Amino acid sequence: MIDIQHLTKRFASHTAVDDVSLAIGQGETLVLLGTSGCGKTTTLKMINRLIEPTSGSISVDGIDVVKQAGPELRRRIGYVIQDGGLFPHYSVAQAIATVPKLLGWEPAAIQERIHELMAKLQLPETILNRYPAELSGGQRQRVGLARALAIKPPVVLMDEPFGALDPFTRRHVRRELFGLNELRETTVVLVTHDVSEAIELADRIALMDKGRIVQIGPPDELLNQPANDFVRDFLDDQPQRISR
Ligand SMILES: Nc1ncnc2c1ncn2[C@@H]1O[C@H](COP(=O)(O)OP(=O)(O)OP(=O)(O)O)[C@@H](O)[C@H]1O
Repeated sequence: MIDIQHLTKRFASHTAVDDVSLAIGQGETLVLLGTSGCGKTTTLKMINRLIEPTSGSISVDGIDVVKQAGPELRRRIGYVIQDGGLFPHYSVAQAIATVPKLLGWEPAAIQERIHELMAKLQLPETILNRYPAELSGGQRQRVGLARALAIKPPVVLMDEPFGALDPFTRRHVRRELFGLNELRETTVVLVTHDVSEAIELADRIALMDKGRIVQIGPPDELLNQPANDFVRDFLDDQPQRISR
């Protein structure tokens, strides 16, 4: 579904993404995991052309992304960021309707899809006319996802989608969302630095360090057969008391 070949991004003399190659299958959830600054977000943003690569290639569904206009590509690829990424002056209903409207859907079809998504994401219809500032963090997150899923895109990119939530709400919202049939059929690339989130959600984890993929595989493989000490230490995030 997504094929990344020798992808490199340099910002001046700094190499943020360094010769990354990976293939992501249809319906797969691939988690890009790693410390702050290791190049996860830069990799993600090159898939929907918010950032242009220095070299290398990315194809989505067999088509090179550089052969597609950025705005058109971004309409077809869902994108969810921390705290939902909602426009403050768009109501919930307007936010979810944005891309279907751009694609010329009939108003009745848009309304039907809005109601369907509200039900699926367990959002009360009473918030349809509210603005993001009038929602809870968990609701904003779900509305952000509803907006990203509105046209049933084959691919959804998520950048720390639960990062703004407290640990309890975070677990709850992510279990709810990833339990949706709709998301199961979608190819998801998710960026996080949260090890338990990666283990819980990923079909495969790509653990990154300094712009490179250190190990890629199913969570069990990284846990049981870490390629090196970095992988072992990174995944060993059990809380430990500091002795004094
Ligand atoms: N526009 C930019 N100009 C210069 N350097 C940049 C730019 N964007 C990112 N970088 C640098 O590239 C590196 C990778 O950044 P990136 O945002 O991809 O990391 P990340 O793994 O997503 O980190 P985080 O989890 O903190 O978001 C960092 O060192 C960052 O400072």
